[in-house]
Amino acid sequence: MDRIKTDICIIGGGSGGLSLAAGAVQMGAKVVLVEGGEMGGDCLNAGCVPSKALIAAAKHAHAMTSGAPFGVAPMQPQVDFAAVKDHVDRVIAAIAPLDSVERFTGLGVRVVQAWGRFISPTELEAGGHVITARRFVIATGSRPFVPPIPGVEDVPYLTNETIFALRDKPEHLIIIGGGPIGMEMAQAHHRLGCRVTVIEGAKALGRDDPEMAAVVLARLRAEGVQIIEDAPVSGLARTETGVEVSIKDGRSVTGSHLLMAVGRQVALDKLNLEAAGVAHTRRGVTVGADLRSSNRRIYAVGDAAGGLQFTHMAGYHAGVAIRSILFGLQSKMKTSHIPWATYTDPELAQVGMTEAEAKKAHGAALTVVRHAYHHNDRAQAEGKTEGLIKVMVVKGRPVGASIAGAQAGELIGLWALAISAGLKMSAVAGMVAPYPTLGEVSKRAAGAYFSPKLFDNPMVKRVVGLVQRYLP
Ligand SMILES: Cc1cc2nc3c(=O)[nH]c(=O)nc-3n(C[C@H](O)[C@H](O)[C@H](O)COP(=O)(O)OP(=O)(O)OC[C@H]3O[C@@H](n4cnc5c(N)ncnc54)[C@H](O)[C@@H]3O)c2cc1C
Ligand SMILES: NC(=O)c1ccc[n+]([C@@H]2O[C@H](COP(=O)([O-])OP(=O)(O)OC[C@H]3O[C@@H](n4cnc5c(N)ncnc54)[C@H](O)[C@@H]3O)[C@@H](O)[C@H]2O)c1
Repeated sequence: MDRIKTDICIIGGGSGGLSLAAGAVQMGAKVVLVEGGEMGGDCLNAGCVPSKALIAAAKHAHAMTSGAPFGVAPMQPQVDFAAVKDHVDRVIAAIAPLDSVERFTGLGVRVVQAWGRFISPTELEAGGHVITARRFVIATGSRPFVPPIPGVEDVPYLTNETIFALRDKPEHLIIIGGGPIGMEMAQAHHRLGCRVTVIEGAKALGRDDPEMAAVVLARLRAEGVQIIEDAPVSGLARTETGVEVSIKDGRSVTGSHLLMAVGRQVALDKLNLEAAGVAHTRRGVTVGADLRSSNRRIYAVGDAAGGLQFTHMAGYHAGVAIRSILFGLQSKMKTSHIPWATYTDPELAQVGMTEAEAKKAHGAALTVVRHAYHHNDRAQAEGKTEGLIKVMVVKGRPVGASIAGAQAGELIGLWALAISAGLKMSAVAGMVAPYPTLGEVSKRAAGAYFSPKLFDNPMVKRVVGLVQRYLP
């Protein structure tokens, strides 16, 4: 076994590991990156990228059936499911060079293509090398969680790791789990011509504000996706044509294909963390706000760190860890300004506190302002009038924003900035937004915070009256 000595050894070449590797090597550190699977990790190969590519294809199909209100005769789209998958593969292939071994080697990173395993608190074994590093970073991500439902070992099922490779259109796709994976996949597959049933143990899109989630669920149901809530799955059985899913209350659903979308399991099993003295739980490596583990030389970022599981969170973690690893600076992460979006149509987006969280934290000091999409001229022109924005305000500053509606994932960025920069509502109200854009909903929501103070205020009316009397 040869020995490699380096400044930083990163285990996992997904969103978190690659951001860290690229940043650290370009700032002068010696970096070894250990990746046992595919460069780019989940996001590129089995997550964000293929799912958004599939959603894009589904939007094209949907557009062909929904033009009637615009005077465009609807027609049944002819979906070539295998060609849709070619599109998904092309999108992955277009992005893959950015995450490739060649690119990272070119940047100066030594890439070891093997699974890494700690053999001591300061050494990692990978592909016949023993790597010693001043700092290690665990960026091993997560895998689909498959719950031990009775019968699971006897039925064929798909996960996010296999569904994008499916080239024959499922006749009836049953999805267990109504989280973001479940709902994005449900709408996309339905629009591409599959019958879809979602079986959710609690409430679909249950991590989001229920009022906002309801906007999305109503649309999915109207399009024809069957969503069964409060329905924990109690058993699975193989049938002649597919699978039967039993629900605790005695109901059952039969379909041709089954997708498991019931959450994630962190990928720590190959790492032999005990040898490194790294404490961990089922949720991930135990880290502080500085992302350091119980072994102070070992950090964890991204899904492996056990918090919010998003690509942009992994990238943010990478930045926090780099400040500490490269410059020895105190560096802490927070989550209050991290947005997320679910890319259904309409989209669902959140940053900071939901209304319920803000009420609990701030009580009577909280003001909630709202603006409905149907008051927005662009939304009217586009026929995208479903939805609303809600902003939670304390002492003139936003502490949370929720958006359900067209482009919610794009619109939430403004509120992520406002919260992270500590901007006041007056900054957003004073912004001039181009007309007519959906972005005006943000300005209007901010305006709604001030309108009672301005328009329903007798003092303001008295002052205006007085000034008008004396102005020449
Ligand atoms: C279907 C789906 C859709 C998603 N959509 C979005 C979205 O739209 N937006 C968003 O922000 N997030 C989305 N996510 C979440 C996002 O993909 C993850 O949060 C993100 O990929 C986490 O990045 P990471 O670097 O922590 O881990 P990963 O990207 O999972 O990378 C970890 C890497 O580590 C490697 N590895 C594991 N163990 C070892 C070992 N012992 N040795 C060497 N290598 C190892 C793995 O092979 C993998 O390549 C989605 C996820 C799924 C499943
Ligand atoms: N747009 C995005 O950013 C995006 C998209 C997809 C995934 N992701 C990330 O991936 C993570 C995982 O997504 P997910 O949707 O798999 O997980 P999730 O944990 O968000 O949702 C899983 C759902 O499955 C339900 N469930 C669990 N066991 C069940 C059972 N036995 N029967 C019926 N229902 C059951 C849960 O109640 C829950 O609602 C997300 O939390 C998110 O961080 C992000």
